[in-house]
Amino acid sequence: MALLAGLRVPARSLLRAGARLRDAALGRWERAAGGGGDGARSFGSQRVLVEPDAATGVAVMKLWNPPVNSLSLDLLTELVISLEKLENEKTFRGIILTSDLPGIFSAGLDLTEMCGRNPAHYAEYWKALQELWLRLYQTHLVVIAAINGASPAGGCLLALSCDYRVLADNPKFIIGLNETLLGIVAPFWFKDTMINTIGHRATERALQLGLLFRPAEALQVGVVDQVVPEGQVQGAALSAMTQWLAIPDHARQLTKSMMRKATADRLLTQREADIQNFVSFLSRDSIQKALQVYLEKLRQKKG
Ligand SMILES: CC/C=C\C/C=C/C(=O)SCCNC(=O)CCNC(=O)[C@H](O)C(C)(C)COP(=O)(O)OP(=O)(O)OC[C@H]1O[C@@H](n2cnc3c(N)ncnc32)[C@H](O)[C@@H]1OP(=O)(O)O
Repeated sequence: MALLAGLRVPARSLLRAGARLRDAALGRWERAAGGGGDGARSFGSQRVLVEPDAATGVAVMKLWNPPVNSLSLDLLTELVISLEKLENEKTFRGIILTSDLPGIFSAGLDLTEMCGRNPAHYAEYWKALQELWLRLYQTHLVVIAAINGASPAGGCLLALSCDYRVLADNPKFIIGLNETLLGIVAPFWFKDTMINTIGHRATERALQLGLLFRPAEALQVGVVDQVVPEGQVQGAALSAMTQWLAIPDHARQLTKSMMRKATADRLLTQREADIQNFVSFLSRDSIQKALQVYLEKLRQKKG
């Protein structure tokens, strides 16, 4: 609870009120006189703010979907659109992906999109997630994750899909694919993305146990490439970007494609079957029950 003008107001209500205020101010993103150092203007959507710097060719992309940047259908769609827009601008060579919410990078898939909905909704949701992953994983741009908060499950997938990861050093900023803890199974392309980052054995252990790593462990296992003090994460990501952008684009891009194509193709060749799997898995009573219990636990955490 927070005290506001003598009234006891749940902190969450304040956050939501803040969210509404910010929604109302959205036009400012379009109008802003440029996060861009070279006259480039900030742009974005309701949940994704893009601050492009035409001088460096780097855009900072910030997630803003309160309270926890869960990957709702809307956020997934807006991310794909923002990414596509930057890919189509010849000026841009790199993206720093980060969060505009304190303490949270992304809470992963939005559990409310996966509970108590109909099969058509599950299919639409899963297709949107596939779309985002395929685009992010294969983009010709350099993408560096500046992970400034907790990053479980789908949040970890987002980070793993980038080219380089910098994590802020705070024991609350856990990262990992914890699906088994929810009684669900990380899809094969989540698993493949992690294997490509930390190897088979470390992934098997992390996935079976649903491990959520604290910064030092995440660095040790290779889930992230760098851990820096809080407050330095974006600067460190920009420094790393300089190194990545020093490489000739064509050589780096072809190498990225060579390294990632087989993994992406594996999903591309069975996209529809993967959607059907997800829908039938999620439609099971036992899975719905497990997710509802988990969501309820999250909601009661503060109570
Ligand atoms: C078939 C297989 C398919 C897919 C694979 C699945 C992948 C996934 O990504 S599943 C989602 C997994 N995510 C998690 O397990 C994270 C759950 N959340 C948390 O652990 C914490 O919320 C946090 C560490 C991310 C943040 O903690 P904190 O700051 O203390 O916030 P709260 O826990 O109090 O949460 C605030 C508010 O947000 C709701 N919420 C949290 N996570 C989600 C989510 N993933 N989807 C939807 N909603 C979420 C939480 O219930 C609270 O809601 P209320 O304000 O209504 O109480």
